Amino acid sequence: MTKTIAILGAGAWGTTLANLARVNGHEVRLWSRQGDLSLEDVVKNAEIVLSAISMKGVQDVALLVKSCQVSPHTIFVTATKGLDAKTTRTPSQIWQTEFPDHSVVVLSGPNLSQEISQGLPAATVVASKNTAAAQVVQQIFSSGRFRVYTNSDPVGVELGGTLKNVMAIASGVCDGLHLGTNAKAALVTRGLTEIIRIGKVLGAKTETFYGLSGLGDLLATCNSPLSRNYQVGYQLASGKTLTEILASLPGTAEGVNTCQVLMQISQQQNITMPITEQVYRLLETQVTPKQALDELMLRDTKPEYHQ
Ligand SMILES: NC(=O)C1=CN([C@@H]2O[C@H](COP(=O)(O)OP(=O)(O)OC[C@H]3O[C@@H](n4cnc5c(N)ncnc54)[C@H](OP(=O)(O)O)[C@@H]3O)[C@@H](O)[C@H]2O)C=CC1
Ligand SMILES: O=C(CO)COP(=O)(O)O
Repeated sequence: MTKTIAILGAGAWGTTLANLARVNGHEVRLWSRQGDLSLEDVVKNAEIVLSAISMKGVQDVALLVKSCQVSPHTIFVTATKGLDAKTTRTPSQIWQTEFPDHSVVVLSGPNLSQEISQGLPAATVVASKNTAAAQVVQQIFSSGRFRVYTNSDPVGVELGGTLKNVMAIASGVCDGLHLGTNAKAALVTRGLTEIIRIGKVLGAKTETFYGLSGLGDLLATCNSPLSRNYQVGYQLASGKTLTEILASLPGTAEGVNTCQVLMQISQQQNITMPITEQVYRLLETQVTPKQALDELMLRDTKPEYHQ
């Protein structure tokens, strides 16, 4: 059945998702700050409101939407991968707080938008506490080129997509320093352990991180030069400053902000996050890429545990 869908954020991801829904015959209205359509007109009577806004704009946009007329049955979908710098909340937590009586669905997976725009096959996950709402969103986006799975752990799905961005920065550094395949495998595997450790504290289920939105997105983002987060790390390893890199980066690298928020959480809650800590210190120019590597390699010896 044809749905009316408002997509907020006309960047790389919002545009790609809009095209996927249009190809399936849905009526899509795309909103951005630069566009001609008003937010009021875009969200009016929309059955789905999907946000692909960068993390830094989510809270403000959610408040703007709240001031518009939204149908009581509207399902909110969030595709942002980040954490709020002020409150440390996830995007779905922000949308749910502002719209407590609506269903909120998280859409996240190994989804490099450039590949999807080219028509290459991909899979993703839609997660919600409300299974029926997740199934509606699954039908909207599913096609022979885009396979959509449902999941009932929205926070886990959301955190998989968010936390891997910090590991993608670390992986870019690893490749930029030409440390080899063994080093990369060790980094990504220990990265997953670190993601699970913090994810569990933040309320996610461990098994979710072994799925598409966790391990799947970690593999995609840590291995692709198309990833902006990976690019940040790769270019830091080549000696560029973060300011230079961000100035020429196409779009948003959420891992930079996420890393700062994670350091805040790890200090408050006393969680060991060695890779995140070294990425943070690198971004803050407290260590060089080579020093960050040495810090990780020379940590105390210990048994291999996975959580
Ligand atoms: N690109 C990808 O492959 C994927 C991206 N994502 C996630 O989707 C999100 C968006 O990424 P992407 O589309 O690539 O990023 P882009 O930088 O291409 O687009 C970001 C969008 O957010 C909007 N925006 C930013 N700040 C604000 C604000 N304060 N108020 C209103 N709108 C704002 C921008 O609007 P304006 O144009 O007006 O600045 C733009 O429409 C990120 O969280 C990213 O992690 C998830 C999966 C895949
Ligand atoms: O989330 C993504 C792929 O799943 C996009 O990664 P980047 O934001 O690093 O480009």
